[in-house]
Amino acid sequence: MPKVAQVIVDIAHSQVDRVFDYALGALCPVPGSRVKVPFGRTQTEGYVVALASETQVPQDKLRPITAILDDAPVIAPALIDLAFWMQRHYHCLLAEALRLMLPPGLRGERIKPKQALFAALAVGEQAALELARGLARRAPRQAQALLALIERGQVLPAAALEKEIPGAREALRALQKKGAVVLRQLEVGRGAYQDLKMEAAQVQPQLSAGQAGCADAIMRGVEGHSGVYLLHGVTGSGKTEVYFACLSRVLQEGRTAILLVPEISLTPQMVARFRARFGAQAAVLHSRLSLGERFDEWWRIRTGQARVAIGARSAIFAPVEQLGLVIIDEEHESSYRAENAPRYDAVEVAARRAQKEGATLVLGSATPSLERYAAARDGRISLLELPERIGGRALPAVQVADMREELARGNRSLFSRALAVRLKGCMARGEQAILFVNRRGHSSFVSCRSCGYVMECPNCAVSMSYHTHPERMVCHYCGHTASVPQLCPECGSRYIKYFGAGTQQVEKALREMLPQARVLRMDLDTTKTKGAHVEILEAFERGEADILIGTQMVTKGLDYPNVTLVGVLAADITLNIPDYRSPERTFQLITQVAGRAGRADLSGQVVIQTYSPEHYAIALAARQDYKAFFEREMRARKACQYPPFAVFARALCSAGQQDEAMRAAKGLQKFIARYMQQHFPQWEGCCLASHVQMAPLSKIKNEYRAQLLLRIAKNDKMKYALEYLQVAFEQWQAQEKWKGHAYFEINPVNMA
Ligand SMILES: Nc1ncnc2c1ncn2[C@@H]1O[C@H](COP(=O)(O)OP(=O)(O)OP(=O)(O)O)[C@@H](O)[C@H]1O
Ligand SMILES: [Zn+2]
Ligand SMILES: [Zn+2]
Repeated sequence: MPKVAQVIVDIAHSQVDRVFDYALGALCPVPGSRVKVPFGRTQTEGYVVALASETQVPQDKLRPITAILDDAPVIAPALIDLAFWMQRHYHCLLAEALRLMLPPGLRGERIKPKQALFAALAVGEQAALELARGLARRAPRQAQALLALIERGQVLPAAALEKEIPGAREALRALQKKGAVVLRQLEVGRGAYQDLKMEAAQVQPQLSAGQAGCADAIMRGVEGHSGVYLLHGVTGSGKTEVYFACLSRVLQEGRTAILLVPEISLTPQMVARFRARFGAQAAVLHSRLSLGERFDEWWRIRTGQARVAIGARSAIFAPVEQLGLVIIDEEHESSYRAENAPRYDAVEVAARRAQKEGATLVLGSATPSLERYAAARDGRISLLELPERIGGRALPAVQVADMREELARGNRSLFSRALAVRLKGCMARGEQAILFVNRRGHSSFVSCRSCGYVMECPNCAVSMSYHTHPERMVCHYCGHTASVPQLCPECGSRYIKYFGAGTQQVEKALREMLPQARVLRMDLDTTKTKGAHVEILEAFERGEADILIGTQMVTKGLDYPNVTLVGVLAADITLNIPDYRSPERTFQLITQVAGRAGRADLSGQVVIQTYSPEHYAIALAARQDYKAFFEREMRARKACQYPPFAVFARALCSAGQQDEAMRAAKGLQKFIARYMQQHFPQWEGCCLASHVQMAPLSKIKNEYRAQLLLRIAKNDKMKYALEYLQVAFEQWQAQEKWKGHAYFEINPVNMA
């Protein structure tokens, strides 16, 4: 008999981030449920992670649980296991990891769920089946109710059963008396999706031979409860249909699935297709839904009413059971990595979850990350390929416009002649165009064409961004504003200009060139309100505009048959970001946005405007030649010993004074060297480089940022080296009692 509950208290602090034992007394919480417990002099909430019959805590010190907060577990056992893994793997707090797995809004009772009666089996399926057989004649409703519970293997709302089987409530009470069923008052949703149409019988295209081959391979993995696949398919090759085919087959087998997309608000088409296809079985996890709606979706998954979930990064924690398949679309996107604590990588978490729960993982992309493609080529994961577009359609024809030449020929406008001509042609034919405005971050900065002066924020080491409404310079890191200079403060020149023209300037220039064109703009400014993304994209889809201008937001997954022209403005801007992944990101961006053109019957054209047409990332993106880019970039990475041939680890130390930050980073460097020498003799063979320098973004909000950058060789000792490094960093923090901020990151998401 369990006497003790092992509890994690919901306090995110390293000193209490462990399991505490509490006496059960008369209470009997289920693992995964929340409890109220005495803690120090107060009461706090916690999660029961396990029950035990013994404890090391002496009897007189063992305090009892105060109350049980949930009848049913809110966190599934598999997810508790995952939280422990995250604590070890990401050195995050257990409480932080568990918070990702809780129903939205449940912490601290911010929302009050409605209550309803739910039923679940209290006996094993076999026993239930026998009982149902025995009852079939005498009490057909009880038998039917039992069968429904067996079939769906989950908790079901009594009201839903009542609809299917009139009189189900009494039948359930009778079954409860027999000990076959438990009935509980549980929390329910407010019916945001109750009117969800059952459109599961929607038309599904016949898969092409290539698609069918990929789907079959994936399903063999699913049947074998294992496998990691990289699905590399060019833009418009029909990867989404492969996903959907696999998802429905997984559902048919009675298992569940998760589909991750980079940013759910940017993929309304995908969500609509998904809803139409999976009807009430589908749950959409979306941060822009209201708290109540989010809770409802979560709850539908938790109770097994919905068995396939779509969502961004955090949907990997969807509380599904009997997981069969996880699909990650556009796996190369950096949004799968959390930039705040707990800093997890959803692809890694998915791999771990899939492995532990016997599920298959599929990573899809037209431009896979180098590391993933290398893994596939080395046979560490399975490679599936869709080298052609659906229906044998051609990839769009690409022209590169050299903007230096344009300027030399006296063209000072934002549009090359090639792009201008094609835009006009596109309009004349009544087709649509997308203009992608590549920008560094989200800024368009002001610089002097005579002396090269760039207007920077006085508090941060970044250029300030030009805004038109109202006309001001704004720092996107600290919010500092200034007026727009008319003369260069350095040299007095009048030729001070906005460089890397923003979407607003492109729109203005476009309206001047093509006054009759109907233009939509999608950027940070136009998408502030809830639902704005969807409205803009849907209006464009309905043909209410001819040209869609947008930032990185328009590069993802859009599939509009009438789009025949894509223009890329300032293709090289992202090349100049000080990060070893800049060529890779530039290649991905251009290839993805080019892939939006000519996806249906009309053929597509792309114009790429650049100041560095000779750069391989641009030249190869123009050819949409992933493999050539992969080879070229791998050679470059190998020559420099960059990932995937090594791993970066970075400690960032920030302080009010530059020398203070540098001193801290240097102190840490010495500490690590000494620590590793003492504890990890193989360190010398592992550490390829150790530099201290100011970070590329050397100042944010008047805090100077110095970094220690370590490069670790990829060998069999790497895992230990990284573990020791992490410990060394934690020890340094504990001993140094340094007042500034420091954080340590393996494989930094961005190197700025
Ligand atoms: N088997 C098929 N038969 C007919 N049409 C199909 C088939 N498969 C996909 N399509 C259509 O082809 C278009 C491209 O497919 P889809 O959006 O799945 O491609 P994708 O590979 O996911 O593209 P991207 O990576 O560029 O976003 C869609 O309009 C889709 O409806
Ligand atoms: Zn100047
Ligand atoms: Zn600033």
